Amino acid sequence: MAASLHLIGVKTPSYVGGWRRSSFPSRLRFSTSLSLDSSILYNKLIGSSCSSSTFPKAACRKATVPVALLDNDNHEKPSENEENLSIVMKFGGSSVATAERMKEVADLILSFPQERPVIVLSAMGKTTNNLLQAGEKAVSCGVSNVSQIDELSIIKDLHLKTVEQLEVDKSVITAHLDELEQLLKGIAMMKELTSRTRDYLVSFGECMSTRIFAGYLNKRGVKSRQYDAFDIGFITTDDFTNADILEATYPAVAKRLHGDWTSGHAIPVVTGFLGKGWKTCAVTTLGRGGSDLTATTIGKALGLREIQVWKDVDGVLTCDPNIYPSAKPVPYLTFDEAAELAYFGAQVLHPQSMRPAREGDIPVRVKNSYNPLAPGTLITASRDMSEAELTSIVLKRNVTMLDIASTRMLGQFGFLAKVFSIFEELGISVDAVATSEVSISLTLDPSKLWSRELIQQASELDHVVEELEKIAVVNLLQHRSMISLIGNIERSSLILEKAFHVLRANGVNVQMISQGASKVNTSLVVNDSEAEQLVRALHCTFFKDCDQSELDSRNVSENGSAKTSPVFAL
Ligand SMILES: Nc1ncnc2c1ncn2[C@@H]1O[C@H](COP(=O)(O)OP(=O)(O)O)[C@@H](O)[C@H]1O
Ligand SMILES: N[C@@H](CC(=O)OP(=O)(O)O)C(=O)O
Repeated sequence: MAASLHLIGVKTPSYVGGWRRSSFPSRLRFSTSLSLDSSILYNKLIGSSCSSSTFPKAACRKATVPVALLDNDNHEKPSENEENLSIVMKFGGSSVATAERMKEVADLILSFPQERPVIVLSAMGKTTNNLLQAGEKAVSCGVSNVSQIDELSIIKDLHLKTVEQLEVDKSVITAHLDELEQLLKGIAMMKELTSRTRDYLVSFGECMSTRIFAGYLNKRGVKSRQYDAFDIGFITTDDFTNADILEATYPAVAKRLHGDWTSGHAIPVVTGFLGKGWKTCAVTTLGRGGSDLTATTIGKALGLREIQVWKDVDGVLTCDPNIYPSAKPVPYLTFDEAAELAYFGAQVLHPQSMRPAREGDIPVRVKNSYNPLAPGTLITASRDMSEAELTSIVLKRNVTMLDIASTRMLGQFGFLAKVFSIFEELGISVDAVATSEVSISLTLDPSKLWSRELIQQASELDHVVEELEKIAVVNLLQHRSMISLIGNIERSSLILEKAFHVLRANGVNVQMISQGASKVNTSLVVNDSEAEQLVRALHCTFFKDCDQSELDSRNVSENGSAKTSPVFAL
C-alpha cells in the first residue's frame, strides 16, 4: 500500500529549518512567514530616493513609521464609505513605450471617471534592457567612452523626446539622466557591475517613466503624484536582481498611499519593479517583469476592489503568441492556474505576482492597452471548471536537467535531503522534480532571469555536479525545454492521454514528467530542438484550431518515433 504526501508551498521569503527557500523545489516548498525583528525593520522602512543620495547606500535615514504599522493585521485599511482609492492599473513597458502611448494610457485611465486608481508603471519600452546593456558595455569601454554608449544615447533621446512631445518640463528627468551617465562612468572606472549596482542602474527606467507620466497628468489638469516604491515602504530581501517583498511592506504602503490620498486627492503614480533591501537599504528589483508584483502588492495593501494589469496582448493566451500566433485569450483563470502558468514560464505575468492577490482575494484583470475593448482575462480564487480541459500551454526553454542516481542501496533514507542540501549550499534554485526510490531527476530554475546567467556558466554547473558526485552518479543534460500543461485537475487523465498521443505522433520521447500536488499543471521535459513544434502540435490538438489534414499517423513507426517529418497533431 502506498501513501502519498503532498506539500504545497507558498513562496515566501523564508528560511525553513536552515534550508533557504530558494533551494526547495517548488513542489516541496513549505509555507511559513518571515519573522523579522520589528525594531530593525522600523529603522529601515523609509529612506532612499532616485537621487544621488541613494548610490550605493549603506545606511538608512531615521525612521518615520510608527511601530504599530508593523502589525500587519492592524494596518490602516481605508473605511468603506470614504471616496477611497478603488483599483490598481499597472501599465507595462509596451504600454508606455512612447509619448503617443503615454497619451493613450492617460486617455484610458480618464475613461474610467468612476475609478480612483493607483497607477503603477514600468520603464518605457525596452529601457530596462538598454540600461542593462549600457551597464555591461561600461564595464569594459573606459570612462572616456561612456558618453558614446549607444544604449545611453537611446535612453536619453527617448526620454527627452517624450517630455518634449508631452510638453512636460524636462527638469523632471534631467537630473536622472545626468546621474545615470555618472553612474555608468563609475562602473567604467570600477570595471565591475555588481548585482547591487545593476539594480540601482535599472531603477532609473521606472523612476523616469513615472515622473514623466505624473507630470503629464498634472499638465492635463489631473492632479497626480509620483512615488518611488523604495520610498513608500516597499521593503524587500537583499537578493539584488530578484528580491522578495517582505510583510512589513503592506502596512507601510497602505499608510503612505492612503494617508496622502485622504489629505488631498492626487492620483498616485508608483514605480513598478523596485524596492528597498531591508538590511542594505539599497534599491532592489523584484526580478524581470516585477511591476506586476508591485501592482498586486499595492492591491492587497490597500484592500482594493480590482488589480488591472495592462499589457500588449488581449489577456493571458492559450500559448505564447510568439510560438503560436493564433493563440486565444483565456477568459477566466484561478489564482492557482495563473501562478503555475507564470512560474512555469509564461512571460505575461511575473511568477510571484499572484501571491498578494490570492492572499488579499483581489481579482486580477489582464487587459490589452492597445485594445481596451477586448474583455481580457479575469483571475479569481475559483471559477466554473465544468467545461474546462486544458487552459494553457507554457514553454520554458533552455532548461538544465540533472539525473541523480544514488550509489547506495534501495531503502536508504536521507538521500533527498543530502541532494537538496547541496543545492542549498550552492544557492541554486530547483524547479521541477521527479523521484524514484534511488534516483532523482530535477530541473534548475531559469525563472530567476538574471541569476540564470549563473547556472549557465559551465564552472557553476561543474561545481554542482562535482558536489553531487560525492553521493551519486550524475548525468547533466542541457538544452532541454519544459512544456507545462495547465488544466483542469478533474480531467488530468484525459489531458495526459491526449498529450501522449501527440508526443508519440511526433516521435518525441519525454525525458521527465512532473505533476505537483495542485495538479493544475503537468510538466514534460523534452529536447529544446523538439519543443516549439511540439507546443504547436499540442495546441492544435487541445484547442482544435488547426487544419486536421496535417495529421498523418503513417509517419509514426512501431516504436513511436517519427519516420519522416513530424506529424502535426491528433
Ligand atoms: N500565455 C501567454 N499569454 C499572453 N502573452 C504571453 C504568453 N506567453 C508569453 N507572452 C508574451 O508576454 C508579453 C506580455 O508580457 P510583457 O512583455 O511582460 O508585458 P508588459 O511589458 O506590457 O507588462 C506578450 O506580448 C507575449 O509576447
Ligand atoms: N522594467 C522592468 C519591470 C517590468 O515589470 O517590466 P514590464 O512590465 O515591461 O514587463 C522589466 O523590464 O523587467
